[in-house]
Amino acid sequence: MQALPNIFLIGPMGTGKSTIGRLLAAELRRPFHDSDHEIEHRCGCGIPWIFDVEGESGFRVREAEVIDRLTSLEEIVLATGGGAVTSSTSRQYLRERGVVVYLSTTLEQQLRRTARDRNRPLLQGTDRRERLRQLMAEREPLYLSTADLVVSTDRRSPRAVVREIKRRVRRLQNPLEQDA
Ligand SMILES: Nc1ncnc2c1ncn2[C@@H]1O[C@H](COP(=O)(O)OP(=O)(O)O)[C@@H](O)[C@H]1O
Ligand SMILES: O=C(O)C1=C[C@@H](OP(=O)(O)O)[C@@H](O)[C@H](O)C1
Ligand SMILES: [Mg+2]
Repeated sequence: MQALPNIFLIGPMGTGKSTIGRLLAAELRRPFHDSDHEIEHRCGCGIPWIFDVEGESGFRVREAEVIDRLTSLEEIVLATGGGAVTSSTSRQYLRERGVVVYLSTTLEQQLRRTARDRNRPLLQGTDRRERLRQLMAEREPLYLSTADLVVSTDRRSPRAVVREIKRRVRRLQNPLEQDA
């Protein structure tokens, strides 16, 4: 069977990119990277600190650098942050260097899954529903134009989502392969 290419997960906050990416990498026995964790690791500080001190634009510069570095690796699974696709250079690297999977879900699920979070500055001190809706309106065309596959994570366990990603990436690699 052909080796699977890099798999890059994109999509809005709370769709499960970090959770599903880690699980998918473990199942495929591949290195897992999360661009948010890498940004924090390099900086030695948290994402809220970066937004406070450098603003969102400072965070985006760091994010684009990290996406360039991580997408240059091979045979990895990468979970990106929800806003990574706002950089045209990052979109290009994602498309050129692996299979891009857009994880989607409903606004209600996003609200539930980010309810107790304090680590996503764009959702602090604001009407989260309105904010998530607005971000989705701005970014959905970018998710769709960057993705090779769209996979829903709504009302499905991370394990079920991982199964679907594996199956559909394999099918994309070899359209004639039958499902097991
Ligand atoms: N398929 C799923 N079903 C239910 N909860 C999920 C699912 N995927 C992720 N979660 C939960 O949602 C929250 C956000 O997930 P996370 O992986 O951080 O999303 P993202 O990286 O896309 O922002 C976490 O608490 C996680 O446990
Ligand atoms: O949508 C965004 O702009 C962001 C999403 C976050 O990642 P997750 O999508 O993993 O929550 C993180 O990168 C940062 O808070 C900004
Ligand atoms: Mg994440």
